[in-house]
Amino acid sequence: MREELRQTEVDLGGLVSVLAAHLYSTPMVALRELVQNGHDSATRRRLEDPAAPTGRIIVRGDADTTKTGAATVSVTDEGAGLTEDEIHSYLATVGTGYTRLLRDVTGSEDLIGAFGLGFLSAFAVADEVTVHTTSHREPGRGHRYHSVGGETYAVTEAPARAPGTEVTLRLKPDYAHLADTQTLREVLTRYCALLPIPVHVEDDATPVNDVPPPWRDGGAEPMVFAARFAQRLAPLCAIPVHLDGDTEATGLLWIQDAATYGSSDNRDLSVCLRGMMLSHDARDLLPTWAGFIGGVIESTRLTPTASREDLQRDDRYRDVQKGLTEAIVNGMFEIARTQPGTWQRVLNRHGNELLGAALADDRLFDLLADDVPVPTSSGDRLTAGALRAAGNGTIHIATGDSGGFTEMLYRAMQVPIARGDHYAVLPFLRRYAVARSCPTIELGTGDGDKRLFKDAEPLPTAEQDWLTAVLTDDGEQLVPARYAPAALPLVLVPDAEVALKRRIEADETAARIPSAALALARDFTAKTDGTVAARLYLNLDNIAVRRLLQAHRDDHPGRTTAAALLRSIKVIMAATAGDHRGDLSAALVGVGSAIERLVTGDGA
Ligand SMILES: Nc1ncnc2c1ncn2[C@@H]1O[C@H](COP(=O)(O)OP(=O)(O)OP(=O)(O)O)[C@@H](O)[C@H]1O
Repeated sequence: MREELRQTEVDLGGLVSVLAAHLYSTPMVALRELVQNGHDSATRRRLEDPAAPTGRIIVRGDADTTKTGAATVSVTDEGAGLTEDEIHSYLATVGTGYTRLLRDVTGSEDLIGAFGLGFLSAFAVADEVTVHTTSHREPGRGHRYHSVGGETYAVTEAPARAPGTEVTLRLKPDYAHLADTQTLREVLTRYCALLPIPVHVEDDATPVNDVPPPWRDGGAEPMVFAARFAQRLAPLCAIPVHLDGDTEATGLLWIQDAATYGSSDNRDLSVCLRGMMLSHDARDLLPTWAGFIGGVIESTRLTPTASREDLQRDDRYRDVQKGLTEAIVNGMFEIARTQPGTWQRVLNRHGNELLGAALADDRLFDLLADDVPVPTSSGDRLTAGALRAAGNGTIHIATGDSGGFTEMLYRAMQVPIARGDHYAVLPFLRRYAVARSCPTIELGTGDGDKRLFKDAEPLPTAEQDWLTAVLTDDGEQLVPARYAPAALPLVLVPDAEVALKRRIEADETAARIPSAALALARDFTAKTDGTVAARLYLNLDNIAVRRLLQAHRDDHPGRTTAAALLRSIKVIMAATAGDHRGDLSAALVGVGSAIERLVTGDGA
């Protein structure tokens, strides 16, 4: 039986709503497509008539809805225009465009359009589209294309205009904001930054793209261009990109100046193709540690997705990824070498992220190890080397939330302590210690504590038991020790592993931990039985402690009062450090009653 061939029908209305709702991430894309068409048309005109002026593109917004009942945006170009036949064959035929034919014939790399689809995106934001056009081949004739919804259209004769085209969108109410002049300036400054043809908003004398990219002939200074392009976070210094090989990526990256806020991942990369913005959020092309990098690159080798807002994750994409990582690393070396003042600012601004960067890349570790500042109890400006010098050759690191006690100890010792609980600090310092063969003390781990609090000779059991009874609270283990400064009678150090175990258990109950992570976390904390939540290091070099012990040995009647006073001091110190295991009000009352007893003679 013969098959009956039938024409596949296209539900254009459906297609437009798919474009509007699903294909494009932002309605701004419609503007991009129209500006791109204006650019292509100007290129076409110059190909067909080399004597033609460069021309320009003007974008106007009219947010006043009282005149026509809707906000409007228009895009006007001085390009080749369209004859009536061309309107039917190219503008109104989905999937076909003159632009691609022209590129195939001329080989011109300046033409952007390829799919014959972009114009359709106008209907994603507008319910009505009107086009006035005069072809440079028929200067005396004008045509008006008009369509409501895009499914049907009409073409009529209209007064001739200067060669070129004006497309006017009657915006749907949801997209009326596109007509706002300031919005247009902001969006087009980014979208058109690399376009060679001047793009003006309204009657602005200066085009939005008056700062040409530095990598082109006659381009602007890199920092001038970066300052114009980086709208959110100002640039601090620039890194040029010229990737060799297959990727042919060129562009400019910059280190952002602003201290980071919110998330520290401020990677911000735009990718352009033949001058037109393809993706303004291509951050995945930058290494994850580069949260302080902004930039724009262009490459004819990256493949856009259908929406032309993103890139195919193909081999070229991965090559560009690798190339950009190299460019950033080399660029950072270059800045450190040639602009020491700027480099210092980079280190101060992005110290935290750079610690992570140093861990991710060996060369960056070498570059940064001695210069990057580490957050410490004495501020955020000390390098690992300075920490080491201040610690008499040892780097002291707080590993968890051991908090105020630790800090107090270090303040008393006048040793700055690195905040090992901050991003990347602990692994960075561990690695630094190995690379520079220097000892570290990680406070809050049994091992670290042992090195800090020198074991004292064990006390007789009776004394140990008595001190435990009068000084410790639940979960605390009394450890006789000797440490500087001698003026500090006791230090309570929570066990970092137990603290972690508690947090994990709390998170587990609250179902905040995925089960895979939980298994790992359990492995990690398995070695701790959780019975010793904190160690109370009693300083046998301290005069008050020595006298207390003596009082116990002598059966002095004031020993219990003295011990209670010391215990209250411990609880109060712990409470100021955020450790609320002891009973603070009881401790405060305890101080009062101890003094009461001492002065009335009851305690002695
Ligand atoms: N402003 C304009 N001036 C002259 N011709 C135009 C203009 N806008 C569109 N055209 C014609 O209509 C065709 C279709 O445009 P459309 O935007 O749909 O696709 P395209 O630009 O060819 O490709 P792409 O989908 O990749 O943008 C173009 O190829 C061009 O021939």
